[in-house]
Amino acid sequence: MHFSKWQGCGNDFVLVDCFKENVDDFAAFAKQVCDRHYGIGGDGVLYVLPSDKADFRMRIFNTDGSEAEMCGNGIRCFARYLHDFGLTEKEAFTVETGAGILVPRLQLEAGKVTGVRVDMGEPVLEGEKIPVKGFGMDRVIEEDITVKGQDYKMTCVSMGNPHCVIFVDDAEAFPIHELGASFESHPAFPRKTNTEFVEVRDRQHVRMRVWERGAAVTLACGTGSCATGVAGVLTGRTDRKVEVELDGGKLMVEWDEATNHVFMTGPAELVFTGEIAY
Ligand SMILES: N[C@@H](CCC[C@H](N)C(=O)O)C(=O)O
Repeated sequence: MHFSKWQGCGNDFVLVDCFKENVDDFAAFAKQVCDRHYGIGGDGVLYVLPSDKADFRMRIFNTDGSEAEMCGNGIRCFARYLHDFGLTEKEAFTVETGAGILVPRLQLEAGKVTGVRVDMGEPVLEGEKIPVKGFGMDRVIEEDITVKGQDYKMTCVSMGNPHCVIFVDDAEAFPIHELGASFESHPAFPRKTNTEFVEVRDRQHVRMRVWERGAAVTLACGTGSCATGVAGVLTGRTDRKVEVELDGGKLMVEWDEATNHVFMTGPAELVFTGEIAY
């Protein structure tokens, strides 16, 4: 089987083009190939699929084999794959995802992709829809959560997938490896959660580290950066346009007041192509 390996801010993915390749079990394949010792290595697998609603369909599976509704760094890599490997000549196209139909736009210089800006749609803020238990259709802004005996204030946002944003004084020092899994599987989150630990540097800059549902600590999370941008506005900490500094790079996030849509801009790079026995 032919595959390509991509990264966006160090969040890395194996991409399989299902127009050309056949995978029997998407979940089992993701678990197998994401393994960094026995597989190709990656934070997830992106499957390129046909769609009857949009130009293409993207499905994303985490390293543990769970399927996520959406992946922000993944959709930029997906978009660049479509362009670089000749599946589309369009600069902007529609992609069906578990978070609805989203629109990536390639940033081109002399025919080469320098970045991708994605219309990530509207954030979902109603507790029941994120989902977070106990808030009905109310927003979950600076609400209490206790994890391993310690109290935190959480702000929850869905970008199609669930996010819990915790503002901290020092993101570098936060014990993410010790506590991340306890946030992920906290009973407040019926579908588990991604958790972002965010230090506000100023109104236009934040430092974010992430524990991802189904993948543990990763170097970056695109949907998590968008959720952070929204949480920054909801809590009055940041402006609507913010640079998010991640372990693996930087993303620009803008929550547009007129449309209520979130826009994310950042890199997408091919790491290598290869073949695997399957
Ligand atoms: N890294 C991604 C998010 C991938 C899915 C996530 N782990 C989940 O289960 O929701 C991103 O860049 O958004």
